[in-house]
Amino acid sequence: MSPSPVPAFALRGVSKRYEAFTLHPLDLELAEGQIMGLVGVNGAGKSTLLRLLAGLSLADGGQLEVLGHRLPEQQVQAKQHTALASEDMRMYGSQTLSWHFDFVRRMVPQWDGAYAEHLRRRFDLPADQRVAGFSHGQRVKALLLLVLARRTRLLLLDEPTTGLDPVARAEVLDALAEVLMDERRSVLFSSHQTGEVERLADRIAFLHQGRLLTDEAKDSYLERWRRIVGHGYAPDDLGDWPEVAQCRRNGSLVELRVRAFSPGLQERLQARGMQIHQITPLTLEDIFVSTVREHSGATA
Ligand SMILES: Nc1ncnc2c1ncn2[C@@H]1O[C@H](COP(=O)(O)OP(=O)(O)OP(=O)(O)O)[C@@H](O)[C@H]1O
Repeated sequence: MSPSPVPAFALRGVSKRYEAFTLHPLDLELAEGQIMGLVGVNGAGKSTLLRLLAGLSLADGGQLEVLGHRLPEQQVQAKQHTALASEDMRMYGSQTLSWHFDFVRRMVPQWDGAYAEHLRRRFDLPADQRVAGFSHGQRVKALLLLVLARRTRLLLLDEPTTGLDPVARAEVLDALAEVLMDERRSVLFSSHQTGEVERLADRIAFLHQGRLLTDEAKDSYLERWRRIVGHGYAPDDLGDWPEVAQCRRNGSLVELRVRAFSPGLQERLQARGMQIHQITPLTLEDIFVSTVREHSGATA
């Protein structure tokens, strides 16, 4: 029997408490080679989770393993194969990008200089200009480059395209898509760009107010959500049906957003007098907004 594969990371009951925020005990696992998109509104706890996985902060409870290494006990081994890119990271402003290449190369044995140079040209970054003079977008791309060229097995990316113009964003996403074709590379990335998550991720993790609401394969997650539009009589208790996330009525018109569509649900609605005109899929953006509204108690 072959040994069971080691997950990129595995969290069991991991929690973190700050003065005004709690990351509630959560279980989360990512198989090697998979890409997980982490979504949630501002302050949901995404960066907190990424920092725990990067070994930059300590969990208050639970067990955390990265590439089979327990944190914090085996963090040296875990950090060898893990890289975090986040806006908080700093470069040495008085030094150039070439200097940074050299600096990281001396510390990181698996640094891929040829790939770093390839990305530098692709991202159109100057090699010999002091990085203090970089624009925001140049800085974001440079930080990402310095992380990607380390060729680590686990990549943790905290909003990797924030503040980039559409052209720069496309370049970065193409570079990421290229990296992600490597089947042993695992990635957890947070983003407010739900379109990016929809395009790149294999799995979706949804954090809200420090709680994990969803951890599911992207395809099945998108598949089970639907918008149903119809008219006529619709049951008064629709809001209580577990499949229904949102229900809006406008005269005789009824619009539902359902989180667990099935032909059986359609039949039940029709049996209760609703004439259905349209059943369409929802984008991740639609699902995100519906879920946040539902959990924030909003009605619209
Ligand atoms: N070191 C810290 N000390 C105290 N509170 C903190 C610390 N780090 C994070 N927090 C709090 O934890 C909460 C979650 O922050 P976090 O940065 O994880 O959210 P996020 O989902 O990444 O948000 P955003 O999308 O805005 O980046 C916030 O209320 C933040 O103020």
